[in-house]
Amino acid sequence: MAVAHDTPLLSIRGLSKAFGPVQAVNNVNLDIYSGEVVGLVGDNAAGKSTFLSLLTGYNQRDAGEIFYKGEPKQVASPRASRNLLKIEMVYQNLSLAPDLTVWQNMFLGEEKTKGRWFNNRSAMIADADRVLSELNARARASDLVGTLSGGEQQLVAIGRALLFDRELIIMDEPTAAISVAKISDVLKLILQLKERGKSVILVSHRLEDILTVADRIVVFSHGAVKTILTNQNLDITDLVKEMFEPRGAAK
Ligand SMILES: Nc1ncnc2c1ncn2[C@@H]1O[C@H](COP(=O)(O)OP(=O)(O)OP(=O)(O)O)[C@@H](O)[C@H]1O
Repeated sequence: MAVAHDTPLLSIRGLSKAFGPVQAVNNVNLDIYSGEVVGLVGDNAAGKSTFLSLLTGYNQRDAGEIFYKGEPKQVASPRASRNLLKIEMVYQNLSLAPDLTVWQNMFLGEEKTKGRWFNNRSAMIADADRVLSELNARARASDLVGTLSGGEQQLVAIGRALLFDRELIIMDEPTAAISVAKISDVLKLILQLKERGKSVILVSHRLEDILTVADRIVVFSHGAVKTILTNQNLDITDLVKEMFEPRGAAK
């Protein structure tokens, strides 16, 4: 269970976004606390990806506010999301460059420099190796990402979050790109992040994964938060009901 805190890590108030006539996100209010895993579920086109794109700065909101530890923040770009909201997004396709090494991927766009002109290669390699060993990864900093398994690539993507002290890791279908045997490793990793006090938003069509790790489950429908469930004594049938039955019909 998430521990109650006075100030949420993120407070989202009245967040809305339309694409032409489609109200993709409609007046969403949500608090996310440090050290909690929030599952995000909903039917296709419920607005989950658009909602996340407003948090990660890939789309701009039409209305609403996002507070980081109580302070309102303008999230005008993905860089602002990383720096001001401390969010790291781990995409389904992992968005890694296969021809670059692990350390180059981890520091891509955020290289450590030595003086004004030079990248501090040895410091980046050392930092990458430190984070990899914290995550019990087999991969080393100088391995080419394209040679790693899906599960190890996932660790590289998550390593970035630890390297730059991100507070909220958003994982979009993290178990889609890996073998069934590795799914429990990813779920363990999510719980490991939680133990370190990180928050995780997990989007997955695998409801059993959500039920295994989430503290709370946010059900989206037609761009809005339909309900927020505490993950206690819930099973897949309860969740499916909440996702697909009209408002008021699910018990
Ligand atoms: N760039 C865009 N331009 C126009 N419409 C969009 C755009 N992005 C999303 N939409 C629309 O917004 C609505 C919400 O889509 P969104 O992808 O956020 O839902 P989702 O819950 O993530 O769905 P899924 O689980 O299928 O990925 C849909 O009707 C979608 O067609």
